[in-house]
Amino acid sequence: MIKENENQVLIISGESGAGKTESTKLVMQYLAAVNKSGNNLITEQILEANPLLESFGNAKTIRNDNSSRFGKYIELFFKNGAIVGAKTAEYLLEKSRIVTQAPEERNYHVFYEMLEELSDEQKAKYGLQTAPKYFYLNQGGSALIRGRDDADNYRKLTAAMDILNFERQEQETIVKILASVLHIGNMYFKVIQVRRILCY
Ligand SMILES: Nc1ncnc2c1ncn2[C@@H]1O[C@H](COP(=O)(O)OP(=O)(O)OP(=O)(O)O)[C@@H](O)[C@H]1O
Repeated sequence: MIKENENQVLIISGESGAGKTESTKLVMQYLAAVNKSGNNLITEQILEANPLLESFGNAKTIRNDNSSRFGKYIELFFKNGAIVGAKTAEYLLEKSRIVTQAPEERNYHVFYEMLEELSDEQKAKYGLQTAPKYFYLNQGGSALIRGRDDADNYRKLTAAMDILNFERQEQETIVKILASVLHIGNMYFKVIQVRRILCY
């Protein structure tokens, strides 16, 4: 890129579980590591976008415990060979997973991570319970993933949000929205018959 002064593109493709997500992380880590002359905060922010995207866009499937349920197009911008910024576009997020999951699969990681890490006090504030209590989280019958620490990943998510300059209030709003989704999933509607008697 520096020698030819031309843009370059890397296409990482393969079936689910092939290693695209892990390879992308390695490529990004490599580019950040060799970017000695660049701005450290920018490279840190670029790397920290990853835990954020994974919590909200990855889930356990029968093929991959950390399957990306969306496509990513990442642009890295260089000036004189140093990274000066990045832009990530996501597309085709599997939205149906929010309301339904196949056996042995999970909803997006963020819900389980939040319920594992929030204090009892915070959970009480939003009326939250444990993952198996929620219809949107218990359909797959697989709330825990062996070898995956949901609580620790929630701490990494909030650390990433801090580095990416999410205000405390914005983070709180995100928790409220996630809690609302879980509560909506536990609402049941009953069909009742009403006989109307009209009196004239
Ligand atoms: N370079 C690697 N080193 C070690 N383990 C790896 C590597 N690449 C992949 N794996 C293992 O394979 C699993 C699946 O990899 P990954 O999540 O990157 O697949 P993917 O192609 O992105 O799948 P999906 O399309 O479902 O998102 C990882 O969780 C990890 O266990």
